[in-house]
Amino acid sequence: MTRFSRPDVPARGPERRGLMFVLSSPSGAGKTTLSRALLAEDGDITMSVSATTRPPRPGEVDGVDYYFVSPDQFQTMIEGNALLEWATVFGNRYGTPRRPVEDSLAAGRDVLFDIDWQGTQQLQQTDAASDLVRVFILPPHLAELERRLIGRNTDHPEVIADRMARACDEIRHWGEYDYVLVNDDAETCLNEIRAILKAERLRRKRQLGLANFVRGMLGE
Ligand SMILES: Nc1ncnc2c1ncn2[C@@H]1O[C@H](COP(=O)(O)OP(=O)(O)OP(=O)(O)O)[C@@H](O)[C@H]1O
Ligand SMILES: Nc1nc2c(ncn2[C@@H]2O[C@H](COP(=O)(O)O)[C@@H](O)[C@H]2O)c(=O)[nH]1
Repeated sequence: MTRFSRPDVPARGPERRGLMFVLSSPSGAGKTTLSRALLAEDGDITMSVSATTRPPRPGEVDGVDYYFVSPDQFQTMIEGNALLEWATVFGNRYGTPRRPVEDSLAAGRDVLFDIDWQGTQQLQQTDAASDLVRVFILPPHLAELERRLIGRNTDHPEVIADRMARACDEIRHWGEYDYVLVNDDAETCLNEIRAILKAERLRRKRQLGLANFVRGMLGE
């Protein structure tokens, strides 16, 4: 046996701190589509289910896609400090329930957010800012964004017109994000998201037991 073959290194690597993985984009660029694909294949990340005063779209399920609440219920959540962040988007209120996120992070699980730039700015102001990874998704061009909103077939023409009218203002926040991706081909974009997530999980600051792991390896 050489000094390098001693069984003093644990088989598993050290524990990791959970991260908050944010996807933002103008409406229709593909956040929901990409999120669903990521969640379906990655058991280490869980979706933050937002509360909203927006009415459900056909097929949306309460507690899965959103918690659909009344304006009064939303106000009670704000006043009870039950939301980690919240914002008014397209005339409706949206917010992130605090408790599930804090519980997941404490348990070392990653959390995926589909929120706008206002919410992302608020997360940046919290104590958990160092756990935040911000990704902005761009459409290949505005005509394609409109085509996707129409093709989704979930919103009235006036709602689509409103979302298109606000798309440029949202896109102007791209510089506040750590990563900016163009969602032209969805599989390519998903691959880029996988790569970001993998690298961010490996950051030294997130590997909580690294110092002990190395000390053990060196017999110190
Ligand atoms: N890369 C892509 N190529 C073509 N179509 C796409 C692509 N990504 C998403 N789509 C389609 O575009 C439409 C809008 O996508 P999605 O609902 O995921 O957008 P979103 O960013 O979550 O929108 P919102 O902010 O309104 O929730 C959907 O019909 C989806 O299938
Ligand atoms: N700040 C927050 N923004 C949110 C939250 N949940 C969703 N959103 C954003 O709202 C728009 C519209 O969503 P839609 O489902 O009505 O199309 C979109 O940009 C979402 O990212 C939230 O909790 N906080």
